[in-house]
Amino acid sequence: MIGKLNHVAIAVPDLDAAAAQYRDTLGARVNPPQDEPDHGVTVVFIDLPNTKIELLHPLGDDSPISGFLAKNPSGGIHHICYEVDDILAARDRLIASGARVLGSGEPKIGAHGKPVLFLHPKDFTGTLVELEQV
Ligand SMILES: CC[C@@H](C(=O)O)C(=O)SCCNC(=O)CCNC(=O)[C@H](O)C(C)(C)COP(=O)(O)OP(=O)(O)OC[C@H]1O[C@@H](n2cnc3c(N)ncnc32)[C@H](O)[C@@H]1OP(=O)(O)O
Ligand SMILES: [Co+2]
Repeated sequence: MIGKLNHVAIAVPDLDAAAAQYRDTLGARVNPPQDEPDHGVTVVFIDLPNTKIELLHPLGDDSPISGFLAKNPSGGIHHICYEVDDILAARDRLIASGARVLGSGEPKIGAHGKPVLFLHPKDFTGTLVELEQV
């Protein structure tokens, strides 16, 4: 059901510092910051030859990543995103298998303009999983 690894997301306490480290120290291609108010985050995407890194920083008072950063003040890997062809079919199959889909259960439009859903980390070996329909 899952396809390519679309991105690995890293929550960071200082977005500018993290972006500069990927650009200047690691020599990666770093895109400009994007505010995603519907998701409560600001993101910076980093293009790698085989996938992307998504740097995440809280946006607004009710960010879903605030608790994670409080527990991991230096930052850390927050989620992985897999591509799927049909997000509603994937969701329904996952719910039938007992997995918890976060939020309303309806896909939201993600940072790439495509529908996304999140699956509870406790149902996937302690890893928050994002699905993106491509
Ligand atoms: C930009 C758009 C989009 C894209 O296109 O790429 C994005 O990526 S948006 C990214 C941000 N959005 C989300 O993360 C949405 C889904 N997340 C959530 O709904 C919440 O963050 C959460 C996963 C339900 C966690 O909520 P929180 O309030 O922080 O924690 P809880 O106390 O409810 O946590 C329960 C339990 O789970 C552990 N946990 C929390 N976050 C993670 C994580 N990222 N990875 C692994 N484990 C996580 C937390 O530690 C708790 O465990 P215990 O302490 O053992 O109870
Ligand atoms: Co993401």
